[in-house]
Amino acid sequence: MTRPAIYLDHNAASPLLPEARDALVAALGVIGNPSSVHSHGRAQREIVEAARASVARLAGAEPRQVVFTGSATEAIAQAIIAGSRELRADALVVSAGEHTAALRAAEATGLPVRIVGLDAKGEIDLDQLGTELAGADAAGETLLVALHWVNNETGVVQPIGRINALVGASRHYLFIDAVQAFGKLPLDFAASAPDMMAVSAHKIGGIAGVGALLVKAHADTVRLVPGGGQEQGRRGGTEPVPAIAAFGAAAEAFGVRYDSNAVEGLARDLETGLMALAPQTIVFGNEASRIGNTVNFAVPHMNNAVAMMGLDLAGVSVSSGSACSSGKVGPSHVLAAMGIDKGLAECALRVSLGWNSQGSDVAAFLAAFETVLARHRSRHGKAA
Ligand SMILES: Cc1ncc(COP(=O)(O)O)c(C=O)c1O
Repeated sequence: MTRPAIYLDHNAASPLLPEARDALVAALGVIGNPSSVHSHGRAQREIVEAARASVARLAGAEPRQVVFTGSATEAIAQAIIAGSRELRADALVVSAGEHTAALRAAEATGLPVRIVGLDAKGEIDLDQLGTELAGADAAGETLLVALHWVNNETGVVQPIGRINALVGASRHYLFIDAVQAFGKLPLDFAASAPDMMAVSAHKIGGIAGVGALLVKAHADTVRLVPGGGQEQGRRGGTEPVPAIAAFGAAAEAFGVRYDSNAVEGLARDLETGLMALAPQTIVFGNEASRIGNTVNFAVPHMNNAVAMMGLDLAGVSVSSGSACSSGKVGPSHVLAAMGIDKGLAECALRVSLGWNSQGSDVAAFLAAFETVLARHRSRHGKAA
């Protein structure tokens, strides 16, 4: 199989950073188990703790607040399933725009799940959140509020300052899915309101199979995987040292490699090019504050599965909806929550750029898209 020439799906997985690859390969040569007290074990432990310090630095956390997990999905499940149990939550509040990792975890708690909507811009409805908090206060209930910082589909940056102020000032608990914000926006876990936060390695140039839950001391009992006392008893299972080493190296290097102004410039060029090719293109979330790397758009009447196939044939990899739902091509729950009609949502394509994206990638995407568009116009005769 030939490798795709143009990769524009960084929100699904970022290409491995060279620094992370080097750290991975070096750690593969170190034998032992980090729990062992002998010198081999200690060498492994040193790698894990150095990586923990690096991840903590990028997250604005203290190293002891970082618990390595098998993925962000697992970290989210730990925060929501174990968190609601250990923190004695009576109900959960999630937004309609959460990643399925959070939505499914919330359902799995068996507790009442209250869903706060998104507005047409893609922002979480904070009035509704305020109403939920006030209602819980009146009923004497404790809530676990689980919200995301940056939406993986639209790139909308949620009003995190206001969320932190609102929930932080209450007696309820706050979990933030910071997977798409990590490395791209300044995180200050230790000094901000969230009780727990989830981040992932493979969105910042590490490898899939490792994530982290950031936890404050009062939530230290939040445990999902019991076992041999690893991660200070907060997550059982021998640590995947090479993957963690790569995570640490990526956390150190991502900020240097990822030039947010340059990436944003490329994304704006891409939007300008799209508008020139198809002036009726709709860019979702563009009235809200957006992370610079994500363009989620639709050309009305041009089905995304067909468009993606055309792009794929040209060697250009983009995503429709959420690529995390393993190959699923279907209407997005995020766009539905924004009130986008199903027909238009089925035309949505997500382009996400990253640390190694270049102007030539944008040009190649636009050239391939022009071909896809021409085929669509010749078949349907729609003024697409
Ligand atoms: C916002 C968000 N949360 C959670 C996840 C899940 O991360 P992981 O693949 O590490 O389980 C993703 C993956 O795309 C994501 O974008």
